[in-house]
Amino acid sequence: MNANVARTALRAATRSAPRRGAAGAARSLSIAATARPSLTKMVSAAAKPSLARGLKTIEFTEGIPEKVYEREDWPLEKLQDYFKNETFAILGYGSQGHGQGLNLRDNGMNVIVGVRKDGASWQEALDDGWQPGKNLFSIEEAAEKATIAMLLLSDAACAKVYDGIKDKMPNTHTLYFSHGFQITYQKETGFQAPKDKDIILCAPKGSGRTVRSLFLESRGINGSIAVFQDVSGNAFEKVSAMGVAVGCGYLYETTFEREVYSDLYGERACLMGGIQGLFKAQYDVLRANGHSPSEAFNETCEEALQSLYPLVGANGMDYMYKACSTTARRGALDWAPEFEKACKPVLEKLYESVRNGSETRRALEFGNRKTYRQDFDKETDAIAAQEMWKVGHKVRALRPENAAKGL
Ligand SMILES: NC(=O)C1=CN([C@@H]2O[C@H](COP(=O)(O)OP(=O)(O)OC[C@H]3O[C@@H](n4cnc5c(N)ncnc54)[C@H](OP(=O)(O)O)[C@@H]3O)[C@@H](O)[C@H]2O)C=CC1
Ligand SMILES: CC[C@](O)(C(C)=O)C(=O)O
Ligand SMILES: [Mg+2]
Ligand SMILES: [Mg+2]
Repeated sequence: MNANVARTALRAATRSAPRRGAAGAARSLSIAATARPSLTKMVSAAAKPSLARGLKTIEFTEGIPEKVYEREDWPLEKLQDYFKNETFAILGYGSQGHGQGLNLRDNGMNVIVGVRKDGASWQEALDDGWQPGKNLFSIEEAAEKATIAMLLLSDAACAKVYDGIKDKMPNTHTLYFSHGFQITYQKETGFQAPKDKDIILCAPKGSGRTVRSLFLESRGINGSIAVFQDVSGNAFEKVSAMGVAVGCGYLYETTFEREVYSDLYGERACLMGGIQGLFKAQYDVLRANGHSPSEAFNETCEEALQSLYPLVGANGMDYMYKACSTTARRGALDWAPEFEKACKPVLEKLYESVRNGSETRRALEFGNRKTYRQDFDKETDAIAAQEMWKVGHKVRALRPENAAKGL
């Protein structure tokens, strides 16, 4: 391919990327399968007849088969029929309660919300249109009505709250989680798993806000699904249907343990903790070497988030590299292994801290403080008060689309 053809192809791919929804994602899966057979070789389809179209075993890396479920297997009518006798009770209305609850409601499911009446979430549920006495209740009242109880409380509060309601759930046949936390770390959380219910997990791989926004764009977030206890014999079918009902596009099979280990690890590293640490270190070195605040911010955060990372998201790291200059590519290729070497020991230490329960004990200790919300606010306010993010606030306001709105 000559350089002009490559550039045209690159531009066409960039233009089409934002329009990809679930159907687009499905297309790209099959395109990838055609182009790179060794990466996404389909080795078999379908264990259960009812999931024959939906379940795929895919080798994302040759020799390691993984199970993936597709939204296409659960068209809305089928989903509504499958769950017609169920009452989904969302217990806790944080980011996930909001995203999953509203998506279930818009998908025509019989869904109610249970939150404590004196808490912040009650008001948020009211703001989202849940109506007291109709589909908004106290946690105890909602639990009593639930056939499928969705434990979307904070991980720190969940075991204690469940302990208080577990004997008053006459209709509940299924406990649903969005995290493997309670079950995997039962010793630390004290969660008492009932023996008579299906225990399933669907963990959207992203913020509840995105669970909602992608659903509204007719797209779908990736979700991890797992079954810890299958009393009914239908737990896998049920959790794959639920994953679709709450707004996921593709569902990747895992276990409770693998979900929680990878989740706690990822959010502390590349997803949240790691980027704040790397951005701040880079910004501070630029400032210490005499660069202006706006230059340091533009070169660290704004360019990453507005220009380069979206290219990685759309088409991969190699694509982003190819979209940058020869000079940038040379340096990035040379320095990437240095960063890998420097970060790896920190990441190994972090994984061990997740595996041995230290991160869990820390989350429980902190999350159970009466003042956890105010304490969090103090720390996140301190990040907002860092020079880098104060500068960011002003730089963002100057983005043409914001400046025009007077933000
Ligand atoms: N945030 C996310 O996007 C993701 C979260 N998850 C998982 O989903 C689950 C829910 O997380 P998330 O939506 O973030 O919610 P949060 O962790 O922010 O928890 C908030 C909810 O817990 C309630 N709560 C806290 N303490 C108590 C208590 N003592 N008694 C009663 N209710 C209490 C709050 O009610 P109140 O307002 O009354 O205090 C609020 O409704 C977790 O397992 C999490 O790990 C999974 C994927 C992504
Ligand atoms: C990355 C953080 C997360 O795991 C998530 C949004 O997926 C969470 O716990 O909020
Ligand atoms: Mg998490
Ligand atoms: Mg997560």
